[in-house]
Amino acid sequence: MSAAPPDNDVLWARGIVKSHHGTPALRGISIGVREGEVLAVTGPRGSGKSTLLGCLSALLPVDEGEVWFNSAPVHTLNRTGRERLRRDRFGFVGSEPHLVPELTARENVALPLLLSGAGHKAAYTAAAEWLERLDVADHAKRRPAELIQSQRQRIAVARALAPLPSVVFADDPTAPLHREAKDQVLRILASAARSHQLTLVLATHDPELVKYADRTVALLDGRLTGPVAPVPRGAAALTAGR
Ligand SMILES: Nc1ncnc2c1ncn2[C@@H]1O[C@H](COP(=O)(O)OP(=O)(O)OP(=O)(O)O)[C@@H](O)[C@H]1O
Repeated sequence: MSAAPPDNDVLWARGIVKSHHGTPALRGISIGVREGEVLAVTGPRGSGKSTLLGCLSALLPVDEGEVWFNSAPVHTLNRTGRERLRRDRFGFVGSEPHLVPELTARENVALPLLLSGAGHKAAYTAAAEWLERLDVADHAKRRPAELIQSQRQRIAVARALAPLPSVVFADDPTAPLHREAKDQVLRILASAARSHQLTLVLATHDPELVKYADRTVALLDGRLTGPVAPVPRGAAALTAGR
């Protein structure tokens, strides 16, 4: 019989173990993510960051251990339950934008809002506002093929944030961006999360980007290298919206 997760943890995992086709990726991870925080998961390539985000976000079922979201078990959900949770409560940004090629930028951002039942006008108004925040409003009527990679990634960030999910999972979201755009996109992600009380779980192997987080945790070979640590205040204060 397991203990209940703490009330102020929006996500809580205990003893999670996960292998990919027999290759161990997580070897017993226990972690809590607090409501409204920006948590950075760091570690070298292959250390298990993507797998951890996959398990926390209900994309991957765990082999062992428990995952809880808002005090409800995720590890016992079937595939349909996990898909519903992901659709209704989580947002995702990966290292590749994966936009719908036939749709314009604005239509791509409006799409998840329309799918979740928003009216046409409200969805398109929100999409336009998020494109503006991400500095790509001028490209609202363009299709992905007409845009460069960094513009597509900004649109993908707008699409993830527009439905105001409880938790945004960002797995190496700045990989396609150059330094200046990296900083801008992460600043927007972190400040949007804070101003809308969204929780952001950010995987990165770039130590420079940890300054946008409230706390950080490091992985090595599928294990945590230490407890979750607060990011020094001076660094966190660099981010907008605090
Ligand atoms: N689909 C898969 N099939 C087989 N092995 C996998 C798969 N996905 C991940 N792995 C292995 O699991 C381990 C953890 O990988 P994971 O992608 O979670 O690490 P990561 O820290 O996110 O790496 P990166 O920074 O390169 O994205 C690695 O050994 C990797 O090779």
